[in-house]
Amino acid sequence: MTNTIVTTDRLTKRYGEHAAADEVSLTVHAGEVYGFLGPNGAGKTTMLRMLLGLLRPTSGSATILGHAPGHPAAVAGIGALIEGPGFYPYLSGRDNLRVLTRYQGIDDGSADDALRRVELSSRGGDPFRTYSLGMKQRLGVASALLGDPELLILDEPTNGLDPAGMAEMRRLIVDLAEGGQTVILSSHILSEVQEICDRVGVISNGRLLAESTVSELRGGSTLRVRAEPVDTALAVAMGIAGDDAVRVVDDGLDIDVDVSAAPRIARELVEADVAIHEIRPTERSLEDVFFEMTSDRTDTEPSTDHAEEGDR
Ligand SMILES: Nc1ncnc2c1ncn2[C@@H]1O[C@H](COP(=O)(O)OP(=O)(O)OP(=O)(O)O)[C@@H](O)[C@H]1O
Repeated sequence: MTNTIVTTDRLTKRYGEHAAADEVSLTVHAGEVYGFLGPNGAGKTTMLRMLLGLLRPTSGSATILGHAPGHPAAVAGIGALIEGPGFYPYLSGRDNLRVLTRYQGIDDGSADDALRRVELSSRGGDPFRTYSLGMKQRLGVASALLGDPELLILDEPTNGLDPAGMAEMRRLIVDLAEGGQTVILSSHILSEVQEICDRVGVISNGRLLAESTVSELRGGSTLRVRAEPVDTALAVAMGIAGDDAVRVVDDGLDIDVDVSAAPRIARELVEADVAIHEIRPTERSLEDVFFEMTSDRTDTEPSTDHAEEGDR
């Protein structure tokens, strides 16, 4: 089996002048949880729909499970939860899944397997309408798991869930990934992506701003130094780490160096007669990184809702 599950090459979708996806080139590897991270309207759903073959790109190309999007062999290998799944309210969760297995021509038994994997077996016989939102969403994931697809595509799987439901869904996704499933999910929640994804593609205004592991994205480590006099400390720090690696912050200096440089910095500060109050490593959150990346794009409003238009 190839190690690359999805690649896109300058995949673009335009609506008139507006590019919902703008020359996006990304790669998803087998066995990883890949997070598509971006604010509402960034183009996440558009990208996922193109990967599924539900939306025709304006330009660019994609390969998914070795085929073009929409190719029957690709479709057979993907389970997707991309819009609120349409289930019959009066049918049980199990029977709803059986409707789908028959429609897809797969073994009825996979309905029970899928229920078990999302931990809904004990409520599988209850009508769908009696399910909590979290259970409904889990049944949606179960529907995507039917036939044990190689790749799961989940569009905002925790959207609308309460904190407990969100935590359950995240745990489920991590469990699925540990079981060997490749997962692509979209999210506008940074902490969620940080918690469950191996790699992340940051998308804003249709453009892929970065693609890397969460830790690469957060960058190397930074040392926070509180010392006096600040001027002398600054000169010492710049001498060690370079001018660009040192920033004056509210309560001291931030130095972009490996944590292992701390003893040397401490020694040289003391030799320069600087009084050290504190030296500690700090970590940038994904949130800091994200806002740094998008802050120079004035038309990006993380909380802005976009119109629900057209063929969604
Ligand atoms: N059919 C359409 N016609 C016109 N514009 C569209 C259409 N579908 C999406 N768009 C626009 O493309 C942009 C990207 O939308 P998309 O739904 O992919 O974003 P998203 O990141 O999934 O956001 P959300 O999480 O809010 O769904 C938005 O500006 C949206 O308004």
